[in-house]
Amino acid sequence: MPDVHTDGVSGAAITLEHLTKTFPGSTLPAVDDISLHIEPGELLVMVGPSGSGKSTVLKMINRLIEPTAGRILIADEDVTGIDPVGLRRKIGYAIQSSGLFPHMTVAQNIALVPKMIGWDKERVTARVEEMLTLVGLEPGEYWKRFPRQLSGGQQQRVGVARALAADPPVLLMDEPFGAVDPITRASLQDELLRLQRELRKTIVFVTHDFDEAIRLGDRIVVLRERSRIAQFDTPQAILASPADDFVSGFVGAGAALKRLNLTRVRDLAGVQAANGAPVGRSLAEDATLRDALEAVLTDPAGRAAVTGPDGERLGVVDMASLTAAVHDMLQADRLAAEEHLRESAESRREGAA
Ligand SMILES: Nc1ncnc2c1ncn2[C@@H]1O[C@H](COP(=O)(O)OP(=O)(O)OP(=O)(O)O)[C@@H](O)[C@H]1O
Repeated sequence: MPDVHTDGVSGAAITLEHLTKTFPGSTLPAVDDISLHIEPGELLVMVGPSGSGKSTVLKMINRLIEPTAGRILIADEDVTGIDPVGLRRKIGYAIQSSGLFPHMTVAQNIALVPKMIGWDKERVTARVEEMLTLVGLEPGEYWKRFPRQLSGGQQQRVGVARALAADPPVLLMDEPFGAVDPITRASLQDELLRLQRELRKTIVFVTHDFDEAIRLGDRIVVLRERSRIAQFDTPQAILASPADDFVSGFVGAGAALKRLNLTRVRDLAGVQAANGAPVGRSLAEDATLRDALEAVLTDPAGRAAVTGPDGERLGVVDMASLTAAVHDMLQADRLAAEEHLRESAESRREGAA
């Protein structure tokens, strides 16, 4: 498999073609004819109810499960026929409850795949140090600990470090943050987004939490039973225009509020220039509109200052500017979703012609 390094993207495209799995003894397939193209460097979230076959799809990509039919291409290479052990060294895999080996130290866990593929000792040591730092764990402190001496969130970080250690172009993550409390989960999600901005791997991330999906995904594929695709689109498009009742049920209540998590204050056109009036709360320009709403609602004067990286004041948001911005944003989402639906209906018609 060639490593792809263009425009800072280190990930490789993944294509699933008519991928199907029927387990021995089952009459119905667990995964029934799924086809999907994932762009290099994309973070794709697969979301769907329990039993919809998400984990089975993931495990077919790294051949922990052999497909009954169909094929998988990674960077245009058909990997359905190649040696699964070799393949797995090119695909990082992080799972719920971290999957760390309990009898190995943190460093030994992270070093596993680099050692297996024959890196020399110095390179492995340097890599372990780099990975620990990357996931926010002080190497000196955590190097020799065993997994049981870490918190759940720290174990997940080590799990991610281990999955990334051999610098694979593809990273598969199966509910990696499922077992930690909501606050740790949010910080691990932020951490993953930060890492991904730097690394630009192709990531397939499985969850059954739609909020997690919209927070993380460049695109989301919503699966119904037997991994049939209910909708495959950007978080914005799915929130603005769920394809059917099944997807609406998944999106849940409060789509407009969820949308606030997807926009940063710096992207607001309507931030007023600072006018010298005293403002209590302040917000980083990286804050989400949801953070901005929280700040405005809890500020006695109903206003919050937006500050730049050095603390300089860039502008002020208040309820009126937020309302206007959110209105415009939802309107733009609706138009984009309608346009998109029209385009896909047209291409289906052309395909059928
Ligand atoms: N080894 C197996 N043998 C037989 N059936 C299996 C096997 N593994 C999974 N299945 C079945 O395949 C279906 C899909 O399972 P899978 O674990 O892929 O779902 P999932 O969407 O990941 O679910 P969850 O969110 O609960 O983890 C289920 O009905 C499950 O019972």
